[in-house]
Amino acid sequence: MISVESLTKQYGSFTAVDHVSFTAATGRVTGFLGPNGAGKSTTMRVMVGLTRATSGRVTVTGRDYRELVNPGLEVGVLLDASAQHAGRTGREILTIAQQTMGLSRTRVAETLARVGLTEDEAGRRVRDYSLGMRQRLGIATALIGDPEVLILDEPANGLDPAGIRWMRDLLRGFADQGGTVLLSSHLLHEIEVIADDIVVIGQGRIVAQGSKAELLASAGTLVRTSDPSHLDRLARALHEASVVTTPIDGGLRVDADPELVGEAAHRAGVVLRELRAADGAGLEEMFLQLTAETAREGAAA
Ligand SMILES: Nc1ncnc2c1ncn2[C@@H]1O[C@H](COP(=O)(O)OP(=O)(O)OP(=O)(O)O)[C@@H](O)[C@H]1O
Repeated sequence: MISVESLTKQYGSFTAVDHVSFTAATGRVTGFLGPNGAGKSTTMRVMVGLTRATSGRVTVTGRDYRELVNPGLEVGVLLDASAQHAGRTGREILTIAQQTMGLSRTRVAETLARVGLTEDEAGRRVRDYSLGMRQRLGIATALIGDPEVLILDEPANGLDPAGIRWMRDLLRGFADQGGTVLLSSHLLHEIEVIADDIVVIGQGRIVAQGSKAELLASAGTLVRTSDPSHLDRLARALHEASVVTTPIDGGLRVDADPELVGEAAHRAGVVLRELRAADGAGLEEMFLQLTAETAREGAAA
């Protein structure tokens, strides 16, 4: 488990992380989501002792990361896949990790196989790796010590769709065996397919957190009608029942569950073309709204 308690990080007078609190639970994949510059990397750097907190506390498996004697055996970390030594081969990098952590030599080949890097690829220099291969090598370095916790900053960066599916399966398997996974991304869809729990950060502050199911449920219902005048009638009926609606392309997003919306449509004599729980689209809308103040596009408008 990872526990972040009222973490604040200031750079001079600028507050990059502002009283952030959340936990990443054992057996779950927690997605840490936020727009560029929201404070995700800073929070993760504090977690692994690379940056000092101004105030607040982070514990990983109940302790401060800097207290861990052989941290790689407890926490696997991938913060920047391009920070690996470009002149070394993938196998050399993993061998150094294996020796530093005092692991058996067989772990190198086992871990290479686990992340899908071939013998041939492992013998190439990292400067000749694709971004996706660097990510796999970074994940291998994080996994080699068989840790309980994984902390991964933008691990899907550069992975193709098959690579993203591979990573999802790997992280799912890791969590199902009792591991804790925290991964960051500024891409909603990535987090949506991989995470069980989601923490949303904007401008250094937590703006939403909960299980993916809860957050998706709070995204409401999408409803469309073939006849636009029916949509207006439905919107009026819902407003009279104090239900909030937001116009979307050719329809409405309603802050209520589909059953209630279906009943309201029936009472108002409205024929529906589409009625469903708002999924990713709703979550994306929520994410953009929650982080609008911080988004460059929003700020510029
Ligand atoms: N060493 C530093 N000195 C001053 N400001 C910093 C420093 N490191 C980070 N910041 C600022 O803190 C804020 C948060 O940055 P951070 O890298 O944590 O964001 P992020 O959520 O990881 O963004 P991205 O998705 O773009 O990687 C940014 O405004 C950044 O410019």
